[in-house]
Amino acid sequence: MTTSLSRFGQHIVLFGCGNMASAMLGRWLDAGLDPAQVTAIRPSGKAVANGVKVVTTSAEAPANPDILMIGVKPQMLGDVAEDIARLIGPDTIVLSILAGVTIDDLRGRFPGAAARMRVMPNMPVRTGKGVVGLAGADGKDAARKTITRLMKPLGHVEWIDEENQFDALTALTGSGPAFVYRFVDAMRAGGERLGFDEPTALRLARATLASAAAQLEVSELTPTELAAQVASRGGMTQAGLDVLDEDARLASLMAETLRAARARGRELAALAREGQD
Ligand SMILES: NC(=O)C1=CN([C@@H]2O[C@H](COP(=O)(O)OP(=O)(O)OC[C@H]3O[C@@H](n4cnc5c(N)ncnc54)[C@H](O)[C@@H]3O)[C@@H](O)[C@H]2O)C=CC1
Ligand SMILES: O=C(O)[C@@H]1CCC=N1
Repeated sequence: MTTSLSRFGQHIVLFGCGNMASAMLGRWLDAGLDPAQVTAIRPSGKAVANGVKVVTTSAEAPANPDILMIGVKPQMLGDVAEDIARLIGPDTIVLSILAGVTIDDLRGRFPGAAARMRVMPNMPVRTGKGVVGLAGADGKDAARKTITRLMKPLGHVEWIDEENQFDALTALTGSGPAFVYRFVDAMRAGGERLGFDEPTALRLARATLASAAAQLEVSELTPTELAAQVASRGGMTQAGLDVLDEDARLASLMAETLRAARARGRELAALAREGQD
């Protein structure tokens, strides 16, 4: 499948265009999407990208767009759902990037749409090397194909058949970059304790993450196997791994971290529903 969007030919309305939606838009435009095909609804009225029309209210946005992507906070959905519903027509595919919010909820609010899907991008999509989880499509192959094509330039795309795994995917891939950044920060702090000044420790920790990520991307080995290659028998790495692995503490910490993030997804879904009559 091509990753160029120069002939995408679908009109997209972005209902809410904050950090996440504008990262997606930035990458779509880099991939050739015609900015004239996009309208962003932003209460601030601030420009988002050259050639992209920005309006401050939904009343100024074109009705019945091919695609309408909701990019507000889950807690806001109840406040904006009626405005969104007014814009939707029978040809509109509704995409929700809202953490937690279920397809059932979307179906209840937007029954008139052609299809409804959950989309879970992560911030690195801006580079074209992000991760995008998808669920839904209401059984419509054409809609599934169109949205897969739109998401491809963002990075790794994965359809999740069981929607009940979507909050788990969100914890792993949507929130995941933040957990990795914390790990790099911890490496930076550890480096400082070993005597490096802060900028040097940060520079080395960042470069190490980037080098490991580059190898993970191309290698067929598992992370366990890659770690074993680094750890020379009886060497320095093994001494460090022994600390991380003791009582599986890193693994337990990560499992707890992901569980907490996933649990918040259910709470967000409930908060989003509360706004509904
Ligand atoms: N930040 C991330 O890494 C990810 C965020 N998400 C989801 O993306 C959504 C947005 O998150 P962020 O971009 O991080 O937050 P954000 O706060 O940057 O974006 C929310 C946007 O909604 C806009 N908004 C509020 N009321 C509005 C209205 N009445 N009409 C139109 N726009 C309105 C705000 O002005 C703001 O630009 C959330 O639902 C979140 O779950 C999903 C994946 C990753
Ligand atoms: O923190 C959040 O709720 C969103 C979902 C994944 C990343 N950011």
